[in-house]
Amino acid sequence: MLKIENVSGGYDGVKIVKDIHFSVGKGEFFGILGPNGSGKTTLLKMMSGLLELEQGEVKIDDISISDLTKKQLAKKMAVLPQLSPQVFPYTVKETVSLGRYAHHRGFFQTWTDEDEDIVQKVMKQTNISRFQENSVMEHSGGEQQRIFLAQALVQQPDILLLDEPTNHLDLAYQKELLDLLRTRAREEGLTVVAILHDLNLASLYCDKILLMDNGETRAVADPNDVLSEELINHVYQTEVVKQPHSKIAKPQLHLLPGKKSEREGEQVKIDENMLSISPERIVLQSKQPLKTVSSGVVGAGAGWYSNFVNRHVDANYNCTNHRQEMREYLTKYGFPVSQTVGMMTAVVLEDNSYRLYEGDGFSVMIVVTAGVGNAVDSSRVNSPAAGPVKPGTINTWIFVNGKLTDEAYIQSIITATEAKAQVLRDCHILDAVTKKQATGTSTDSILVAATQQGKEIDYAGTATELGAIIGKGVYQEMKQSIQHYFKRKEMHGHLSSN
Ligand SMILES: Nc1ncnc2c1ncn2[C@@H]1O[C@H](COP(=O)(O)OP(=O)(O)OP(=O)(O)O)[C@@H](O)[C@H]1O
Repeated sequence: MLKIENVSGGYDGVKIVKDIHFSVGKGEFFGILGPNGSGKTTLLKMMSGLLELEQGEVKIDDISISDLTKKQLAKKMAVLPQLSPQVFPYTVKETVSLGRYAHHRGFFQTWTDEDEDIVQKVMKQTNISRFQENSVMEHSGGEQQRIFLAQALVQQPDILLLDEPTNHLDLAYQKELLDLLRTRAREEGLTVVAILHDLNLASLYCDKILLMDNGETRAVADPNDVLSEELINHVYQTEVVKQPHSKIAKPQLHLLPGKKSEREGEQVKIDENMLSISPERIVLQSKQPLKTVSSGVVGAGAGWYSNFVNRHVDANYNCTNHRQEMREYLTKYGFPVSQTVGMMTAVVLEDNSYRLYEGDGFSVMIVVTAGVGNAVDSSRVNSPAAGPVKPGTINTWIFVNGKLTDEAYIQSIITATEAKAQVLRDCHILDAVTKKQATGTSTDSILVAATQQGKEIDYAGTATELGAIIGKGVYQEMKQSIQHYFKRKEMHGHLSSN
């Protein structure tokens, strides 16, 4: 419905916008991004008819905007410009009501009930009703932004152009404004074209993005394609890292502050001396946070953590509210939950085994606590329904003094799991139900944590040196831990716990 056809132009013969071409469908949310001075506002002014085009055409439903009168254009298109420091001493309601101008036929046409309804409805939506009788001048930048958005919305346009609409708005109002625009777009077919500076907001809300650079088009495409590390690094001349949003299928870009050396911080090497082992818990504390992937009770998934706690609990521990209980436990013993990966095990912690393995330019420390109380064959079928959830049995920690890729994290877990299955095979541990070879126990946990300093290690499959060390190391430490477990069992004649 909105077509920008090879548009060029600028000021006083200086070409600012160069040959821009794109179209926006009805109900689409279209974002314009680009560095300062790249020509975004100039393009928006051309799209709204405020600035003459040197070349090209702007069309709404195949009609050039130059063939529409100002009033005809105002019925189709509203503009929310950048907030001006100059505002007139009207009340909020009077300012919003000015947006109804395009719908009035003559100067002296009276204010209708319909006008009033629309103004009140939009003021409610933009959360400004309560101060409608105040002067606009006495309101903050963020509030004025919402007042002028309301003015544009009461115009009931098909197309809304916005120049940095989230400027001056706090986090909650940014979301509220963009949610409102998206709802209008989806439910009422409003076509939204917005200049945004926040690349991550653009990713969350835009259906399509135009990326401008020096007045030219760098890309017009889906957010996922436009927000590529390569393109953004090039256009903004700054380093960003692209990651998926943790809750929804949208990309997010993270800025990297300062220089690489500053970011890495103080050098740290994880070794045996950093472990503290007591009957209650095994703890490793690092001066620098480690990038960790884990299945801990607390700190699961991917994150940066400095404290690693493997806590002994009774085999009859009540697992119904275990996350909350574990958070309280960690807090009580001085481990901030946001910086800690916490695991539980019913295994007696003195059965642990650990060692630092040296590789070429990197090293790996492996810590295992293992018991085989709930050993199972993961491939077993038609087995009786599992009993109540029991606290973890085999917990494996893999610390890497090196820099891992995402692939290497995942492959580390694969390699460690293969090694675990082999240990259980060699120790002749059977599934209690099927009496077949066990491959693990029912609630095992693992973590892979790396300093992300030093040698870059791309992979951790068994074909690689890191994979070989993890495979061998997990095998050795786990076997040793299981041997401790059996020895203690023999000595006591029975198992006091798991
Ligand atoms: N009224 C004007 N007269 C002359 N030159 C102008 C005028 N307005 C903008 N320019 C110039 O046009 C270029 C692009 O400006 P524009 O405001 O379109 O960029 P922008 O991408 O919107 O920037 P920002 O992100 O900083 O708002 C700049 O070099 C600017 O100095």
